[in-house]
Amino acid sequence: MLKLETLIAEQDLQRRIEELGAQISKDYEGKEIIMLCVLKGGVMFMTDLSKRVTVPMKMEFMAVSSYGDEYKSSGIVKIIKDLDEPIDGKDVLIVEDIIDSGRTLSYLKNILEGRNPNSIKICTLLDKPDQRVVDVEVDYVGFTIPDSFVIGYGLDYHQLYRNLPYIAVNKGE
Ligand SMILES: O=P(O)(O)OC[C@H]1O[C@H](OP(=O)(O)OP(=O)(O)O)[C@H](O)[C@@H]1O
Ligand code: HPA
Ligand SMILES: [Mg+2]
Repeated sequence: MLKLETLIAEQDLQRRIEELGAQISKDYEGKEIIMLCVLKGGVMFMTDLSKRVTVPMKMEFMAVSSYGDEYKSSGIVKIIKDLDEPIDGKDVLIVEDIIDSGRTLSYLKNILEGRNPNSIKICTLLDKPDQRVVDVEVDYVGFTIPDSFVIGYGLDYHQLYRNLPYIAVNKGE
């Protein structure tokens, strides 16, 4: 059984997302962005963040999975759904819920770089640096968190809890 404790409250999440949206809008002034949501975990963050971005933006979705239903990354990243359109010459902002080992994003960024975009940046809501196995350069971070398994706001445990409006940490077994 999971015993949940709030790590980041809904209000704090929303306040930080507003700040990130403002920063992104400033940094991309005069440009059009492709906001690329990494499914499924990135979905809540993508929807809230995109509402705070004021430059023209398109939404794209990719599904990659490395965790399955487990606590630990398998180390094997699979593309389950690819982009609908080419990204050559485009400014791509990858939107993720969490960087943990770094495997998912390093794999994804490598693949996308090969498709000749004008730029690729990464925006992650959560960064858990203690678990990093592969180095990834991250451009925007919502919160740096300690090394515990977190759920909510897109993040799951056995596919459950993604709908929590806050980030919780498991204090149970
Ligand atoms: O830095 P890493 O160790 O690679 O971990 C981070 C990734 O793992 C989770 O996705 P998961 O593969 O569990 O799929 P999901 O988004 O569908 O939950 C999370 O949403 C990130 O995409
Ligand atoms: N929680 C849920 N999913 C995850 C995590 C986590 O802490 N790290 C990577 N995927
Ligand atoms: Mg994910």
